[in-house]
Amino acid sequence: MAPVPFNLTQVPLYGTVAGAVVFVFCVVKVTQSIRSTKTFTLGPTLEDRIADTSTGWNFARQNGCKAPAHSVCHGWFGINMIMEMVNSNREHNFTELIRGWHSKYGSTFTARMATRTTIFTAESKNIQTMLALKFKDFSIGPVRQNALRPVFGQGIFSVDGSRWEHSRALLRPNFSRAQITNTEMYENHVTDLLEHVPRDGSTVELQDLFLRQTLDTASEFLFGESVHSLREDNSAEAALFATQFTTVTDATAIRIRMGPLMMFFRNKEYWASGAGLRNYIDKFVQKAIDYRIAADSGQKVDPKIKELTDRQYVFSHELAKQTLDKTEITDQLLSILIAGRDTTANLLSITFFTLARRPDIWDRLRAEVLALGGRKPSFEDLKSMTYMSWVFNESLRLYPIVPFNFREAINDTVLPVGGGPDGRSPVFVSKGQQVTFSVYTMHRDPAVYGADADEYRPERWEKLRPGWAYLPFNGGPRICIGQQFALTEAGYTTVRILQEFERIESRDPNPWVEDVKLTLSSANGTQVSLTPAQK
Ligand code: HEM
Repeated sequence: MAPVPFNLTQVPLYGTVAGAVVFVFCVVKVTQSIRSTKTFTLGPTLEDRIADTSTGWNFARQNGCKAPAHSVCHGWFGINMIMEMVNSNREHNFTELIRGWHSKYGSTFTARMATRTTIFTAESKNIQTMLALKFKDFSIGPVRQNALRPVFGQGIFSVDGSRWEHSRALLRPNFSRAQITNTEMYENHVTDLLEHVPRDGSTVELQDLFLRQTLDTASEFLFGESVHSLREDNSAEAALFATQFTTVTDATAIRIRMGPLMMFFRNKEYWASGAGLRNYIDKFVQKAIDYRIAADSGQKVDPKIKELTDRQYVFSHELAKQTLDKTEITDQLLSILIAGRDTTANLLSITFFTLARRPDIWDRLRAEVLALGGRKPSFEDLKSMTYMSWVFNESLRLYPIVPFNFREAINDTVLPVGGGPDGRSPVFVSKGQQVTFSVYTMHRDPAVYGADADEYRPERWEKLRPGWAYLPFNGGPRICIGQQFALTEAGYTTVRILQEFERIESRDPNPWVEDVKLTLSSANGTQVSLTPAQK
């Protein structure tokens, strides 16, 4: 078995024992706190505590902090609020539930969530403060770290502080323009995708095809060998990798949602799939390390690998130039895969979901594509396609792939707005407090996007410059490292499909139904029919 951060097979046993201990602890604590708050109030309000000179809240006072206008608690200890979230996820209206809370309680409010009081915000100034201006005051928090760590180890997506700085410095150069703008990298996999699209007008589900395509492209970029999940003749091992990847992604989303109750997570398939993924990657990582050791010491190198790495950029081999730590390379490769695979596929499926219902947008986009005269697009071609960039902007605005996110305060700190009855005063965030931010709500704010904020209208991007009120890729030091990669792959795929097909029709009578796991996607996929272009 590949080396993993710790022995996965032992985790259920430790988990059970630890779970039992924590369960008993929780029952005692909850019982105590229910007894101590017989009337089920929230205790002293933030205003009371700020005004109370004996509590040492000088910091909040000095910064002019005021409590948000609404501090809410649905049911005992906010249990109802947690249940509303769980149910809305099942009922496919999670994004609108949170948006509804914001329209009822304001852009910033606090909410009791079991043992904690969480700040909810959809204010661009607060989000900018957390992600950039006071970056060092916030971490991704233990929930995300613990949810990811068993499979993704110390990869960039699950670490904070100096470990994150190290990961970012290691990975950043690999996403430079030269590495990801070679559009040939995308062509083989788009060709495989096109083979699956029927030419007789029958229905095709594009979302699944996009997921397979982005896995195939990413695996080739990362390991030097594609999983080829779009090909019938792919190896059983590679097919298993694709299935295991989906199992781990979905289970990781559940683990994040369980938060402090994560230790009760029981899913044998998750642990087995996590070990399987690392095992699969192991051979590529070992090859890269062996090759690097041989090359650096002037020994004979594997000619096939030499030919491959001379011809194309292979991430695992580039990482091996910087570290020979097998666990670290595996952690980073898997982390990039989880960050980059579903995200790009979902952008494509959401865009085609919309195009199938909006012939006006399809026609304008296709006119831009046809101006290429049928040639396969270069990176420069893609960059020059203004209307396509507006279409992607609009897809990512209305359906941000990461609709919510959260950070945890490392120190006592302050967010600039959201406090007081008018919401203009700063808000105090205590050390350890979680701040949840809704990019989805912010992206639909009529104050920024106008009265038609809910409408899909690419043309709005002709003049719109929303700054921090538009954050599909996050901002600040942890901004998405793969943004250019994603937009190049999505653009290339879109152009090639529009070159091959002249018309698209929706074959799904339902309106948009969301599915929020780690990312936002369409619950019913993207069912369409495509009419081949006359050549
Ligand atoms: C439409 C496609 C994509 C969207 C919307 C997207 C969005 C995001 C967002 C919102 C974050 C910040 C997460 C956080 O800090 O909490 C992020 C981080 C990240 N993304 Fe993307 N992403 C996309 C595609 C990709 C691709 C294709 C790759 C790689 C091939 C990638 C690699 C990463 C990595 C490594 C991080 C972590 C950066 C760090 O923590 O420093 N992403 N992405």
